[in-house]
Amino acid sequence: MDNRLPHEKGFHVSWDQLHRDARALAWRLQGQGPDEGQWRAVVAITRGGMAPAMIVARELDIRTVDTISVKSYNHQTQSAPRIIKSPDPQVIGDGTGILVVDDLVDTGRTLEVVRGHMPKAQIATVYAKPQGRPQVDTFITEVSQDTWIFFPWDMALQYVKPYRGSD
Ligand SMILES: O=P(O)(O)OC[C@H]1O[C@H](OP(=O)(O)OP(=O)(O)O)[C@H](O)[C@@H]1O
Ligand SMILES: Nc1nc2[nH]cnc2c(=O)[nH]1
Ligand SMILES: [Mg+2]
Repeated sequence: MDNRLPHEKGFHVSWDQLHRDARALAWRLQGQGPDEGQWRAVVAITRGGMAPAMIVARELDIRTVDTISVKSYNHQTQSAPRIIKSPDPQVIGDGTGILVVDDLVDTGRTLEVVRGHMPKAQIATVYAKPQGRPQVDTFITEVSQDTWIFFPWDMALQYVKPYRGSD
């Protein structure tokens, strides 16, 4: 399966904005864990989930952080997702007490695979699109389905021509 997704709009996220939004996610998640409000571990979905997972783990004082790697996109082209690296099964079990963090949910296919792997985990993303919302338990900001989110690690500062030029 290979399909190119139609994206009319761009939503450009700076490091500062990502930091604020990931902190807001941590704030919302505070006290929601099963064991006296605390999770046993954070699992970041690589690669995009790593920066938000670090910020959430820092804010919620969770020291055990593992990763799951699900590959499905090559730039904006999506194919069937597959797990290419699993977290330590002794840490995650069936997902009870585990907080999974990703940068965004779009179609929800990545999270579907992750849920299959740890059905009892709580799943949180910073950003969400409508199609993927049913797959995520907690998120901060929703953008429309036809928006492509650009993260700071995919961008660079560059010169922009003024609206009114002298040439
Ligand atoms: O809801 P979905 O349609 O499955 O898409 C969401 C996933 O797509 C992006 O990851 P990507 O596969 O591009 O890998 P990356 O995190 O390594 O950039 C994003 O970071 C999510 O993990
Ligand atoms: N960077 C980025 N990756 C994605 N993967 C699926 N949707 C998106 C998106 O909107 N932005
Ligand atoms: Mg990702």
